[in-house]
Amino acid sequence: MSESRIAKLAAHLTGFGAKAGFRVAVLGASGGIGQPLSLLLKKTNLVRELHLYDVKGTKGVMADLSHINTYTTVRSFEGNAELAECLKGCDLVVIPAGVPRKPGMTRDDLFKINAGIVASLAAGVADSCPEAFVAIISNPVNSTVPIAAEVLKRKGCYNPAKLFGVTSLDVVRANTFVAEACNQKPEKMNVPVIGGHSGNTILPLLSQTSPKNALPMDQVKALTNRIQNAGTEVVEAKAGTGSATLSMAAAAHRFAESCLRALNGEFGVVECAYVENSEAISQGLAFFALPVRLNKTGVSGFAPLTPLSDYEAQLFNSMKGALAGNIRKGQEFGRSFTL
Ligand SMILES: NC(=O)C1=CN([C@@H]2O[C@H](COP(=O)(O)OP(=O)(O)OC[C@H]3O[C@@H](n4cnc5c(N)ncnc54)[C@H](O)[C@@H]3O)[C@@H](O)[C@H]2O)C=CC1
Ligand SMILES: O=C([O-])CC(=O)C(=O)O
Repeated sequence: MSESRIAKLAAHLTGFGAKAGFRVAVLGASGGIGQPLSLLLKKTNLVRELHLYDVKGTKGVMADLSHINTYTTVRSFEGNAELAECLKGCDLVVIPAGVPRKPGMTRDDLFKINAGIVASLAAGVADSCPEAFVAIISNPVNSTVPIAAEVLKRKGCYNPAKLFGVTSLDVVRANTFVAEACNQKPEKMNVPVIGGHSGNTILPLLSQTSPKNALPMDQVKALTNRIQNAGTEVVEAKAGTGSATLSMAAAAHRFAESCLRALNGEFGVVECAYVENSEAISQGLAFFALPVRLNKTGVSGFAPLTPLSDYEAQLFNSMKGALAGNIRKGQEFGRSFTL
């Protein structure tokens, strides 16, 4: 039995605390997010094998990372011909492949290019590691996740419990901004962020922070607006050279590590993520971000939320049409994409 199989068996038998080693692939590993995310994964105990895939540039990233003295081994893969080998046996696939925004663009403007990229990578996942957890960073997340779902369905291996849109950056930002406003420690703050990942579809629940806050309504509104537009804040500050990369890498690393901790048998892992779920379907939305409980099989349930405040309910009602449209657009593309 291989070393990683033995470690996984140990985790299965002992539950929390067992240290397994997993195989993780980053697709888009040479990019602005891909490189720092790969660095963080190289320094993560639960990652035994790190596979770097991109259309170009992963040999250099691999050579560089492989000199870091950690237990994680790194391999590089370039171009479609090497995708299957990269994905074989992966437990977790993280996808930051695709183009980022420039000032003046919306995330939806990226659909034209990124939809096809995500669809073809999802097809690769279906062919080579259909059981893997798949975490999609590529924008527009509101549509790229439904695209991947449709492709996986057509390939006969869609498991809604294992497909995630990564919305952790919204939580990371909300934690930072709210902690600053409340004079609390940012590492201790937890703000659930639900909905989608663009503009007003991002719905931070400032009425449900932990620790609780006593922010006045005008500050709640200002913070909500800042969280919803924080991506644009970075796009404008970077002035045409891209969007958030370093904070995104940190947020994606947090999400990836939570997935691996869950896969390793740890109990009580909860992260906000954009997933398919029946609660959202009852609201006319097939996909929705909310706090999900993770275990070895993926999403095992949803962490309870208290009812929304009047302000949050009003924001929810005003964005659900736009989110539903983003979802439909992704589903239609995924259904008609040439596999
Ligand atoms: N979910 C979120 O919260 C966030 C999402 N993003 C999104 O992440 C994506 C990537 O952003 P950056 O890393 O800044 O862009 P980047 O342009 O620096 O890197 C993207 C990488 O993807 C690669 N790529 C393109 N087509 C590919 C394919 N078919 N297969 C594999 N790799 C491919 C490129 O060669 C490049 O190395 C963008 O769509 C961006 O909007 C960015 C920040 C936050
Ligand atoms: O704003 C963008 O284009 C990138 C992104 O999704 C974010 O930073 O939240």
